[in-house]
Amino acid sequence: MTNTKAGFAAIIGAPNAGKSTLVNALVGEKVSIVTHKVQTTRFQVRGIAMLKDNDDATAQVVLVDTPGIFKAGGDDRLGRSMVHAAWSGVDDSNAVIHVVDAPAYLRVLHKEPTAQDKKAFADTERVTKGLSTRKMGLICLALNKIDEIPHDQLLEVIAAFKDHTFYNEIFLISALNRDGVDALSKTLASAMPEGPFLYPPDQAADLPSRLMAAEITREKLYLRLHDELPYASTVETEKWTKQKNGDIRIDQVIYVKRDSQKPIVLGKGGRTIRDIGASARQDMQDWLGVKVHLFLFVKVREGWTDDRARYAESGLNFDV
Ligand SMILES: Nc1nc2c(ncn2[C@@H]2O[C@H](COP(=O)(O)OP(=O)(O)OP(=O)(O)O)[C@@H](O)[C@H]2O)c(=O)[nH]1
Repeated sequence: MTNTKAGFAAIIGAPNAGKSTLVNALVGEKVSIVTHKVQTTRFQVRGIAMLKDNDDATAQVVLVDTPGIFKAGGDDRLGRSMVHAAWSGVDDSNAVIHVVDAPAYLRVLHKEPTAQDKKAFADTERVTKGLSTRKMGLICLALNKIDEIPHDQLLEVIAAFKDHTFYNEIFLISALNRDGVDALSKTLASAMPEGPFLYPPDQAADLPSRLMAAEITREKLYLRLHDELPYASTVETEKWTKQKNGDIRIDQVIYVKRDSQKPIVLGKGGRTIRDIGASARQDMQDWLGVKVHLFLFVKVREGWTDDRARYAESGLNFDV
């Protein structure tokens, strides 16, 4: 019998609702900011929280973000497929937390919204519509920023959501002050399935950065080789070292399935991998704002398709 639990929780909500602040409150430390630039996968890891459930078991909750849900101009085919992919990232999670900027919502109800409030309201409606058709374990509503709401108006916000019966739990929180966050974290932990941790706990702090860096290289690899190497490769960040002068050294391995695929990635005289490395390094520098030294290696790994954590890293669903 294991007493560890592990799973995924999707955090969704309009821009500015307080998602990053909530992730920081759940993780318990400031998580390095992950840009939304690369959106090729269905979700991005924002942080890893180690939370206690109601029975005191420890749950590793991988907090993921699916920014594609709010893809602007989502009416064309590409937009629709990105929105669809983002929702399938939500479906693969064990729980979802919908974060709403409660003061902004109240201003709409009181007919005194700002332009940003109106947009947040429209986004919230889109999310509630999407959530109403989900069939997943736990759907939470987190009405955030209650520190800015007079007490007598709290019930009014809750009442506005009372017809949305698909929410299993509603929390009134202040992600900034951590009010209500403990109750939310216990509920989340309780919803996670039993099982071993998905990531080594000592990697948890810089994991979002490692994954982001792997994602950047994977995107370049895909852009360059998707005809020759469909779905056959994965990228992992093995080492992440901050050097004394502030530069960052990143060592990554590109795993392919068969020996015959190695020369495809390397290219004639190593040209292909050099090009991929150069453009990935450029993106990493733009993202991190410091000089990056990127070292890419190609290895064959048979049977990588059997490893659950690696699937999680590449944004794929292992349980299908
Ligand atoms: N008063 C108050 N402000 C909050 C609270 N939570 C977040 N904020 C503020 O709301 C703003 C947006 O918070 P973020 O956590 O960046 O929001 P986000 O949803 O991650 O935003 P995007 O990354 O744009 O999607 C910041 O100025 C936060 O400080 C809260 O509980 N109370």
